[in-house]
Amino acid sequence: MIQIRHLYKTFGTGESAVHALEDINLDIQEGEIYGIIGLSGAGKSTLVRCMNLLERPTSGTVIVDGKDMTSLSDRELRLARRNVTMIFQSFNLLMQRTVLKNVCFPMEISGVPAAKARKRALELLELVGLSEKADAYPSQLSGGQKQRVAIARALATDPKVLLCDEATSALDPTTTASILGLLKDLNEKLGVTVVVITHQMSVIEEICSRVAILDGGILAEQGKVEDIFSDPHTDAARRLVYPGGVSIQQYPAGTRAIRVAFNGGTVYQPLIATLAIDLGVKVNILGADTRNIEGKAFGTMLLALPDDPNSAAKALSYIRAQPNVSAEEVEYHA
Ligand SMILES: Nc1ncnc2c1ncn2[C@@H]1O[C@H](COP(=O)(O)OP(=O)(O)OP(=O)(O)O)[C@@H](O)[C@H]1O
Repeated sequence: MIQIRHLYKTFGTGESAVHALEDINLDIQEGEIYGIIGLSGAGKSTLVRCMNLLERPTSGTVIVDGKDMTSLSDRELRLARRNVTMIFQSFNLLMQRTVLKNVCFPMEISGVPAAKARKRALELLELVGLSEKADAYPSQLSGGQKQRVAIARALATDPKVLLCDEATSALDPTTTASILGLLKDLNEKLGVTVVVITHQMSVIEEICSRVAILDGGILAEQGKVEDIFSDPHTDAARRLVYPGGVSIQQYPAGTRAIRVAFNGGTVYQPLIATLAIDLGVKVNILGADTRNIEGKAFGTMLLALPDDPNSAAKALSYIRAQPNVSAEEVEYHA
């Protein structure tokens, strides 16, 4: 649905130039929920704004639904933007208009007759669970309700792609969960492709099937959420996925340690306890950062092996024999 090739975006020139995006290549499939994550300033908003040409790339191509967005005339671009709509952290509702009129707005612009627009707007409000607020004004709504209106408005032109720029960042955790649930629901019901920009790993965990990690304008890593969570390859991915980090550097020279990776077992095995009970071998947990994604365990644990080589070998082979668990010895550099 979206193909991005060799995308660069530079703001300014000369010494003050900011290279916001450098050589970004990515593919987003039709009907998926795709996440783009990165720390503040990583270039997420710039990237998503390049997808509907709110920001014009310095070079490279952005193909959406078979159209090269960079080569469209202004008129063609206005039409194409009905197909790639957007919601924002700050909702951007028209405060002088009722909820219903906000949802009607894009249809008015594109020349849909008033009665038809009203009927469609009411259907959309029902879809987002806000029928009873049709005549309210945005100032009378909670943040979550405002975002529901913004979503209904973004769907008014039957887009194929919905871009969400930090759409839940201003909301509390419960409201965030309900908006993410709504996005997932709309993705399933309408087949709309959803692109989610966020700095929160929990948002990616909740609804995305694939994710790209942006770091300083560069695409550090991309792939299935579960693959990246279980085995992040780049420092940028590790920083985001496991911000607490587990580092052997903090432990004394000579510590014999193993890094245990949980690769999607159905539950967390109480590994350390069973090791002690079954084999009588005690290991220390030096660090752990594990996550539960759709009921499966992912993440890593750093364990210090016992000094006694026999016990250490027993512990290692016991751990390696567990399903969906892998273990590697970690070298310690003083
Ligand atoms: N219009 C602009 N003019 C100059 N520099 C800009 C402009 N827009 C963005 N930048 C710069 O480009 C870089 C990427 O910004 P961008 O807003 O895309 O990052 P982000 O990952 O979305 O960050 P945040 O989560 O803080 O919004 C930053 O260094 C930013 O200062």
